[in-house]
Amino acid sequence: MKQISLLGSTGSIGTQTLDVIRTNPDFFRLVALSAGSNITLVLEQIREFKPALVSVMNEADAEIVRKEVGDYTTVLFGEEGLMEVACHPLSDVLVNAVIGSVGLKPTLAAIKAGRDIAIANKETLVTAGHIVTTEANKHGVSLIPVDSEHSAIFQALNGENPKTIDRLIITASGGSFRDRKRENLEGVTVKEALNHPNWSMGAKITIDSATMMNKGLEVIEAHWLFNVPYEQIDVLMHRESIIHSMIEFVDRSVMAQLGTADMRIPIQYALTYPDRLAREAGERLNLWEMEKLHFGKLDMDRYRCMRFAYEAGRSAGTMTTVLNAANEVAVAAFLKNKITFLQIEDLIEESLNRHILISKPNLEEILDADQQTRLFVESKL
Ligand SMILES: NC(=O)C1=CN([C@@H]2O[C@H](COP(=O)(O)OP(=O)(O)OC[C@H]3O[C@@H](n4cnc5c(N)ncnc54)[C@H](OP(=O)(O)O)[C@@H]3O)[C@@H](O)[C@H]2O)C=CC1
Ligand SMILES: CC(=O)[C@@H](O)[C@H](O)COP(=O)(O)O
Ligand SMILES: [Mn+2]
Repeated sequence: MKQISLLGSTGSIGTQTLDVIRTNPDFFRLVALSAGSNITLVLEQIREFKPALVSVMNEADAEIVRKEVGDYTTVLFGEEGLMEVACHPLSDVLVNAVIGSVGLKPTLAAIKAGRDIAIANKETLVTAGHIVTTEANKHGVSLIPVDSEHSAIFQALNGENPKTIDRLIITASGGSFRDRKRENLEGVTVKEALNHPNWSMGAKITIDSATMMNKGLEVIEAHWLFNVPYEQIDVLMHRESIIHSMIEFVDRSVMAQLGTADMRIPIQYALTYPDRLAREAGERLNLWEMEKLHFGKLDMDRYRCMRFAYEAGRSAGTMTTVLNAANEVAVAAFLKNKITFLQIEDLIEESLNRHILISKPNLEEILDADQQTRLFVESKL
């Protein structure tokens, strides 16, 4: 029986993680969870899974939840609550499915407490990948990818010598505006941007897919998870999101992982690795139904966020912290109709251009770069 702590239980990955746990009660047990402000859903989750510890975003909501749940469940809130859930003494593994760099400190706390981490929260790796991976190595903790592309690479790497990787090939759907030219992106709406062609996901990552910042964040995520230089990480346009990613090895053999667009597959694999569990109810991938798979070359002028991400990744240090923080604030502003879709890119570019790089930042310097960038972007709204 694997005991699980879950950050972000009310989100897209969080609810699918609970589905995996629900479907396999003999293998998994939820011991702690955190949510943001969706109190109706978190109360349902507490009634169903009876976790020993719950955390919500603010104190008033914690009070509401406390009144509704039995003595068995302790209810905390805020940053302290996230840290306690991340390190719960009964848990074997943390599923980090929170959105944004708010996931960084709980991740580091879980690593220091010796918990393995199934990581969906890519912003944490983009914000401070060097600190997270160094700490994980130091404490002998595994970072197991949940993101579909990284799970694909992880699966393709199983049993291989990582030194024989020649190139990672990360696939990209192109997002909701992939069939529009740049000049036709002026005035696109939030509703249109949220219409991802293949995946049903949370709002922030769906906008990131539309700008292709998601792919940029994933290139940086892959760099840290697999220790591969940026020169050896390519992005391949692939409309159908059926091939989740590939590795080209030095002998020119290419290993790919395929599957339907169902995140419960990589979530479950992250929890069962190195074993696999049957998913009897899971939809099969019937390639004959697709007839064709499409592939294309990445155009960095069309998708400026891809260029920003590669450049920030190569600059390293605090530059990727700034990339992520600027993107988080700009996307939140777009979702609230405060800026246009194309202004997301402009705000990120401006933030990167004005930033004075710290090459080997400590945690304090990372948190400061993150905060200063947020303040700067907010001042431009
Ligand atoms: N969705 C997907 O298919 C995929 C997602 N990912 C990555 O997984 C992560 C989660 O994405 P996704 O599930 O789509 O996101 P969602 O927006 O659907 O869910 C985010 C979760 O985090 C909680 N949350 C938000 N802000 C805070 C905060 N400040 N403090 C505490 N909790 C907070 C939300 O709570 P509440 O809703 O209660 O307010 C919710 O539980 C992201 O890093 C994303 O890039 C990676 C691959 C695929
Ligand atoms: C499901 C998942 O992992 C997402 O990150 C997804 O890959 C988004 O797809 P695109 O960014 O390729 O549109
Ligand atoms: Mn992905």
